[in-house]
Amino acid sequence: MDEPVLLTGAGGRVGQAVLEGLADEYEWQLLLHSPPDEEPDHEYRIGDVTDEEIVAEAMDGVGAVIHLAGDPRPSAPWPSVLSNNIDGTEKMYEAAVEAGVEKFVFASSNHAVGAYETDERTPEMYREGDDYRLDGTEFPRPGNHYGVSKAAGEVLGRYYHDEHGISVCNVRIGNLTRGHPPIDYERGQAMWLSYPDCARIHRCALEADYDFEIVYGISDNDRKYYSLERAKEALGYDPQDNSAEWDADEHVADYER
Ligand SMILES: NC(=O)C1=CN([C@@H]2O[C@H](COP(=O)(O)OP(=O)(O)OC[C@H]3O[C@@H](n4cnc5c(N)ncnc54)[C@H](O)[C@@H]3O)[C@@H](O)[C@H]2O)C=CC1
Ligand SMILES: O=C1O[C@H](COP(=O)(O)O)[C@@H](O)[C@H](O)[C@H]1O
Repeated sequence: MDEPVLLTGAGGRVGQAVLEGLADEYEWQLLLHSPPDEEPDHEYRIGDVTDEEIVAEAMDGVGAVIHLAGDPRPSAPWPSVLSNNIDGTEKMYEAAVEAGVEKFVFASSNHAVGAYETDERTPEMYREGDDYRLDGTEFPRPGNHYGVSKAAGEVLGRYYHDEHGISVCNVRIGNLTRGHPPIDYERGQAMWLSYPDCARIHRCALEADYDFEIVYGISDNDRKYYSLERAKEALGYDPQDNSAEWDADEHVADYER
């Protein structure tokens, strides 16, 4: 893969997890929304992903894109996701194919398929031993406008892959938390993505050869309702963390100390 890698949303949580794990492995070109408090260790630009000029400049000479920028709130209102998530992603793809970028990794979400979590299936599907699995071949089924915007981002990738040949990997990210899984939140524990595993799956998405993929980005949790098979098979993802290996009581004690 040619470098540098353009990372949008680099100042956010997922961006920090990616950079903490992979800072030294790639040449990075960061796109930040606003000026950073501290000078980054990498080349960067400030701008909005809906700004065609900024995006075209940022894309110049880039080999791959990890596109994280957007409104991450499950409660985000339609005008925000329409602009930041859908229009921003379209602008990013348009500039990427114009610049001849090889590979585009898109931060999709569990919320693209949130409505599979029906009253009949929950909370059992969040528990160890329940064998219900989504595997990425299912039709999107969002439960909010944010999820709609993530499903739209995946479909934009399908279009730009089919029409322009760019390799596309949609990572349906679960629940990223630093250091430990969410506490007292079964759903969050089932879809936990640790910071190191977040870096791992993005490394795999940069290194693997693929056409168009939809994979789930979670750790290897004992509780899970997302299959990791496609991420393992298509990307070679080998997650190392598991929410079951954290003792919440022990953690709370540590946290409060
Ligand atoms: N954190 C999580 O557990 C999950 C995150 N995701 C997705 O991962 C991506 C990153 O999420 P987080 O890091 O958690 O959010 P975050 O809010 O910490 O980071 C997002 C970054 O994108 C920037 N941004 C927002 N709109 C922008 C725009 N129009 N132009 C340029 N930059 C813009 C923000 O300033 C921020 O730095 C999002 O697309 C989110 O939907 C998906 C599933 C789970
Ligand atoms: O897509 C996202 O999902 C995570 C997990 O969803 P939640 O409903 O369990 O909070 C969320 O924390 C994150 O902000 C969002 O971008």
